[in-house]
Amino acid sequence: MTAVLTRAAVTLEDVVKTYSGGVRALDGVSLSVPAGTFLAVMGPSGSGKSTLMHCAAGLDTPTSGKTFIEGTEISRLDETRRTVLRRSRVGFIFQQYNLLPSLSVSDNITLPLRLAGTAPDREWVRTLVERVGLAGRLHHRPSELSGGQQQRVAVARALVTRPAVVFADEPTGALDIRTAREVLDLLRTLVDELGQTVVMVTHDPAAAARADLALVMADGRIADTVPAPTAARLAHRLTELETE
Ligand SMILES: Nc1ncnc2c1ncn2[C@@H]1O[C@H](COP(=O)(O)OP(=O)(O)OP(=O)(O)O)[C@@H](O)[C@H]1O
Repeated sequence: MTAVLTRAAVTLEDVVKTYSGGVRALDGVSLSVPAGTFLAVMGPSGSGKSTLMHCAAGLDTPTSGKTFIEGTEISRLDETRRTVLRRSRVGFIFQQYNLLPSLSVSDNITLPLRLAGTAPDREWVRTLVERVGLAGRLHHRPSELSGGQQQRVAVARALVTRPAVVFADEPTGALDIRTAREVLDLLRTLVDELGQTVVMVTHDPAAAARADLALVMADGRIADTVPAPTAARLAHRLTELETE
């Protein structure tokens, strides 16, 4: 048996996704994201970023190819098992926070545990609440918080099940520059200090430059893999792809 030296949190093997109408949104994508990596996914509009994220996270199934979360082949699970695995092993952060307005901050954060049928680890919840700086806001409703605070609630919610990977879809897209930087600082800290794996789709080269590695998608394929990306290099590459 071959020893696995680096544990992959997310793996894609030759993933193709074709939508009805014949659009080949993913055209044979292979990818391995080692645990503890902060990966950014960039690319022009329509290049396949969201499709990649949805297939990798088990929100959608590939037309062909395989996807794995921590070695479990999620693409071959039926809908029910996929949902169970997703609820326990995958966290999500969205551009518009997607908090439930009628629930308190505290109940929003622990909601994934209730959905997964898992008892809260109070110590872990307390650690997360402190990390995201919301200890004084636990009984507030989302509407009583700023956008940046709401996104920090969403970050805590995404981590509450101790997922193998957090998928963040334009997590700073609705925030001003300073607040966006705070949320990116938070994601960076979670990767550096807790070893969390994060996959972030973003249009913003400055946001992607906070990642360890950036993928640049074009026409459903990985056009570039950029380690230690800089905003200038990514912006230049995107401009090239958008004008090709
Ligand atoms: N449900 C769908 N049905 C048909 N075509 C789709 C569907 N979802 C996406 N597509 C097509 O697949 C391709 C890739 O779309 P995708 O949303 O993954 O791109 P993206 O890079 O995330 O774009 P954006 O940056 O604009 O969000 C596009 O041509 C898109 O029109």
